[in-house]
Amino acid sequence: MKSVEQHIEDCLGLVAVPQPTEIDLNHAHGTVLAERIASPVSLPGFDNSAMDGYAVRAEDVAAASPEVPVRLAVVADIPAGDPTPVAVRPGMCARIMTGAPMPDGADAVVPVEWTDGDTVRVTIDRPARPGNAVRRAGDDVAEGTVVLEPGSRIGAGEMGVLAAVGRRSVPAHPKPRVVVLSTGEELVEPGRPLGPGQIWESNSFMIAAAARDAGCEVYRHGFVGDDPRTVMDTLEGLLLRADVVVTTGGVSMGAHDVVKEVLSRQGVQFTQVAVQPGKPQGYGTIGPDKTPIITLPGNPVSAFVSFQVFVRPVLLKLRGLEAEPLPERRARLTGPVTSPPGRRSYLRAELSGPAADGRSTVTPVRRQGSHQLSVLAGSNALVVVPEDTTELPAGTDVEVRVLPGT
Ligand SMILES: Nc1nc2c(c(=O)[nH]1)N[C@H]1C(S)=C(S)[C@@H](COP(=O)(O)OP(=O)(O)OC[C@H]3O[C@@H](n4cnc5c(N)ncnc54)[C@H](O)[C@@H]3O)O[C@H]1N2
Ligand code: MOO
Ligand SMILES: [Mg+2]
Repeated sequence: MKSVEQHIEDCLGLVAVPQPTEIDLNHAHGTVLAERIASPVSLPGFDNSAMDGYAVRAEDVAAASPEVPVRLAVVADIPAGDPTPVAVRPGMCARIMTGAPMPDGADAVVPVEWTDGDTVRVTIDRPARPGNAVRRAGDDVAEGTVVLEPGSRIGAGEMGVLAAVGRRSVPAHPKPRVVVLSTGEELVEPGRPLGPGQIWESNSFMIAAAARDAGCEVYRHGFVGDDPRTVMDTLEGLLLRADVVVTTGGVSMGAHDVVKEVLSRQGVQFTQVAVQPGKPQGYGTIGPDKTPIITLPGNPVSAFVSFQVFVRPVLLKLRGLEAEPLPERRARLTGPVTSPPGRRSYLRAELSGPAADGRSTVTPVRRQGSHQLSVLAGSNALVVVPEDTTELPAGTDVEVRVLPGT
C-alpha cells in the first residue's frame, strides 16, 4: 500500500503555486496577499478631534470649574472634511466635530458635554489638558510603515487596513475554484422522498463546506448516478469552472465503481493508501487543460478525513500558502484505542483543554465506522495512530490534528 506521505506529495504535485494577480479590493476578501504593503501616508493624516465639542487652547480653560466657568468666543464651526484653514487665538475656540482637522493654535478639545453648547459664546465648566481628545497625525500608522506582510489572509480587518491606506487593488492569490461532484445511483437530493435502498446525498454538501473552510470558492454540482457516459460528460462540462475537481464515491472494488472505471482510461491513478479511513484514493488530471482531480472514497467519514489529509494541503498551496497539514497538538488519551496494522488511523475525537495543568485530553468517539457520519458533528479533532501501532492504552500522549472551525 502507498504511504500517506507519498499520496500527499503526489496530490501536491498536481498543482503549482499560482502567480499572483492584481485584485480589486471589492474581490480581495479571502484572498492571500502576495506582496508587502507599506502605507504611503500617515494615519491619521492630520491632527483631528476625537470628540464633538470645542477646539480650545488648553491654557484658556485650565482654571475652568462649575463655580468659575470660562467663556470663550466661538470663531468657527469645523465639520469633518472641512478644508477651510482656521486659527484659534487666546480667548477663542472653534466648534469641532469628531474627525475634523484641529485648527491652528488649538491643542485640546473640550467635549460638548462639558459646555452649554452655545455656538456664539460657549461656557465651559471643566478644565482640559493639552492633547485632550486630540488624535495625533501618525498615531495609528507612520508613513512608510509596513501594514501587511505577504501571505496575509485578507479578512475583514485586513480589508479595512488596505482601504484606509488608500489601496484600490492588491497583488494577491485569488481563491481557488473547487468543483465538488458526488457519484452514486442510490443518492437522492435531501428534501426529496427516498425509495427503497436509497439514501440522502451528504458528501457533496460536506466536502463543499470543507473546501470553503479551506478558503476556496466552491461550486457544488451535487451528484450523478453510476452511468459512465454521464459521469464523463458531467465532469467535462464542469472543467471550465474548476481549478481543482473533487469527487466522492465510485473508487473502490465494486462492479459499479464508475469514477475509477471512467477516469482510469484518462490516466488518473487509483491506489490504496495505508490510511484508515480513506484507503481507496485516486488523483490525476483531466481535460485539455490538465485540470487536477482528486477522487475521494464514497463512505462519508472516509471522504471527510481524506479531504482533510490529502485535499486541504493542495488547496492551501493553490492559495499561495504553506501546504501544511492540519494544526498539530499533543493530548492525553482518555480511553484505549485500536488501529489496523500497517495503516495510519485518523480517529474522530473530541479534544478538550488545555486544563490548568497545561495539558489537553482527547476522547475518540465510540463509533469509528467509516459510514458513521453522525459523530463528525461532535468531533473537533483527529487522533493519529501511527502505521506500526495497533493499540494504545488510556493515558498515552498522542498526536492530535485539530479540525478547521474549532
Ligand atoms: N471488496 C472491497 N470492497 C470495499 C473496499 C475494498 O477494499 N474491497 N473498500 C471499502 C472502503 S475502505 C471504502 S472507503 C469504500 C469506498 O467506496 P467507493 O469510493 O467505491 O464509494 P461507493 O461504493 O460509491 O460508496 C461507498 C458507500 O458510501 C455511500 N456514499 C457514497 N456517496 C455518498 C454520498 N454522496 N452521500 C452519502 N453517502 C454516500 C454509499 O452509499 C456506500 O454506502 O468501499 C469499501 N468497499
Ligand atoms: O477507508 Mo474505507 O475508507 O476504510 O471506509
Ligand atoms: Mg464502491
